[in-house]
Amino acid sequence: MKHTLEEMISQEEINAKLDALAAQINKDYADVDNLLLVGLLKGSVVFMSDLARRLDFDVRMDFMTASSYGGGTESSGEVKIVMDLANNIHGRHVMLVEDIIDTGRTLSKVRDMLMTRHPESLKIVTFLDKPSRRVADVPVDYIGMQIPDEFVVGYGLDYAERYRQLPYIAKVIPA
Ligand SMILES: O=P(O)(O)OC[C@H]1O[C@H](OP(=O)(O)OP(=O)(O)O)[C@H](O)[C@@H]1O
Ligand SMILES: Nc1nc2[nH]cnc2c(=O)[nH]1
Repeated sequence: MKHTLEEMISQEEINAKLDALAAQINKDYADVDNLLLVGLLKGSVVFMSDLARRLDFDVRMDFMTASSYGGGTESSGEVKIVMDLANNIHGRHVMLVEDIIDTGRTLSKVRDMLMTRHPESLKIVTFLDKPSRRVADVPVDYIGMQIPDEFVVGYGLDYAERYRQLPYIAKVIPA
């Protein structure tokens, strides 16, 4: 589809939100040892690396892949776990890291699955949240920014695998 991009969230705004999120997490986890950050590939990679470097305690990292978007802008509704974690999370403090929560289906499914493994704690952080699109209820502990119902790219988010590397977040405008 022919389209153009329009900047929605600048690099400076992203950095300010990251600082605020990290400050809150540093405070809340001051007494917690051994946090495991679990990134949902691929979108969360950029956010997770920026967030982790703002944390003032040691973290471990792991990744999983859950897929529901067929390469365009509409979710298929069905969430598949394509790649599972390398770590056993039983008894661990876990933080699920997402780039965006839209319908909530991905995180809801992943969260339910991880809870059956009995982590010591499980929290969720997302950089972007589109609350108006929510279908599945999922408790989100930390949110960088809420955005309206627009399809966005950049800062890890793709449109048919493009634009993940953009340092800012942009709206996709059909031409
Ligand atoms: O709340 P939902 O409606 O479930 O949508 C959010 C999910 O969609 C995107 O992932 P996608 O499946 O596009 O994979 P990607 O991370 O590789 O881009 C995004 O990274 C979230 O994981
Ligand atoms: N790239 C991208 N992926 C999404 N998955 C759910 N919502 C979005 C969005 O706005 N942009």
